Amino acid sequence: MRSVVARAPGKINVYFRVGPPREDGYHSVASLYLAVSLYEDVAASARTDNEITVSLNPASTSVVDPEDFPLGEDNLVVRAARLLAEHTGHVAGVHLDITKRVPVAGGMGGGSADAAAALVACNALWGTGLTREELGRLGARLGADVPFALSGGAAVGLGVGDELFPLLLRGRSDWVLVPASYGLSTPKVYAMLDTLRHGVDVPAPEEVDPELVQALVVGDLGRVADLAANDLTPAALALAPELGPVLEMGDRAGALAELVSGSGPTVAMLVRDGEHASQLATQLQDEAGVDAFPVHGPVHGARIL
Ligand SMILES: C[C@@](CO)(OP(=O)(O)O)[C@H](O)COP(=O)(O)OP(=O)(O)OC[C@H]1O[C@@H](n2ccc(N)nc2=O)[C@H](O)[C@@H]1O
Ligand SMILES: Nc1ncnc2c1ncn2[C@@H]1O[C@H](COP(=O)(O)OP(=O)(O)O)[C@@H](O)[C@H]1O
Repeated sequence: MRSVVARAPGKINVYFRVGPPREDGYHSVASLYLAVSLYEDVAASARTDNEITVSLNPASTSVVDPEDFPLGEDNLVVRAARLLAEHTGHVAGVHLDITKRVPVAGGMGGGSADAAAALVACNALWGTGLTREELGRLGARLGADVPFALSGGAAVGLGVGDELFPLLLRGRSDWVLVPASYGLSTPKVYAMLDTLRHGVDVPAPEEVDPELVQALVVGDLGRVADLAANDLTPAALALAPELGPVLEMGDRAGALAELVSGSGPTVAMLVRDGEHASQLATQLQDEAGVDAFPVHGPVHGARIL
């Protein structure tokens, strides 16, 4: 096999509770992840030398400024390929070409999706034969959200978000995404949350609200809208106050709920169905002049195309 393409989804956090900082700098979380229909593709091609190289496909320019995108050793796809090679003892090079659609530093786990796609693509290209579970354990060493980008679907995430409990949903939910023209750094948003909470005792979260889990499983969108929550919202708003009007815009335009996705700044608006999603996205574009587009979830995790 000379070349293979893997695809992995972005995510939104329908619910996200954050505990106090731990000694390793991470926070314990309780996350309700939903993989949505916005995908990253990673094409892996065999190299005859032992180099691991990366490029950004020109089709990505609508979501990423090539000048701002790291194309060296710190790119998550390079780190993923190197980790797989080291773990398996495989000796061979690979070129990885990324087609990005998920906003960079947008709170939608685009980098994690790239890492997950790179693990799946290299595992197939090199014939290293790791199971999904083994890839998940390796992925957790690259980032807290990488195991979920591998599994996809919907899941409760505990620990730092990497201990997954998959959920089988009976139907899909539809969302309108409003991406921002700027990014927010995940560590800075967590640090801002700690600052805002200074002097306040916060327990480590132990579960996702079971009523919300049940509502999402059966597709009770009204209850999902009532119970959806994200502890990182005040921190994202403190760093990017312009998010406030975007959230209000969704409310005024009739979304069922508006959420900052993860650490932001992408806003996810829950809607009734696919038709409502198209209508709301058009309305936000026409009346407010913002970029807005429909997605739905759950969708599959990282897989070969
Ligand atoms: C906030 C969330 C919600 O799903 O997603 P994004 O908004 O980034 O997409 C995640 O917790 C982000 O996960 P991910 O982006 O994989 O984080 P990592 O690369 O592992 O960590 C980046 C940094 O975020 C902070 N971090 C991350 C996860 C966590 N449970 N506690 C943390 O404090 C740490 O400062 C860490 O150094
Ligand atoms: N393949 C990659 N795709 C996206 N970001 C990457 C990648 N490799 C490294 N990064 C770095 O990770 C940072 C955050 O990544 P991203 O996953 O897009 O955001 P978020 O954590 O908000 O979901 C970016 O600012 C970028 O510098």
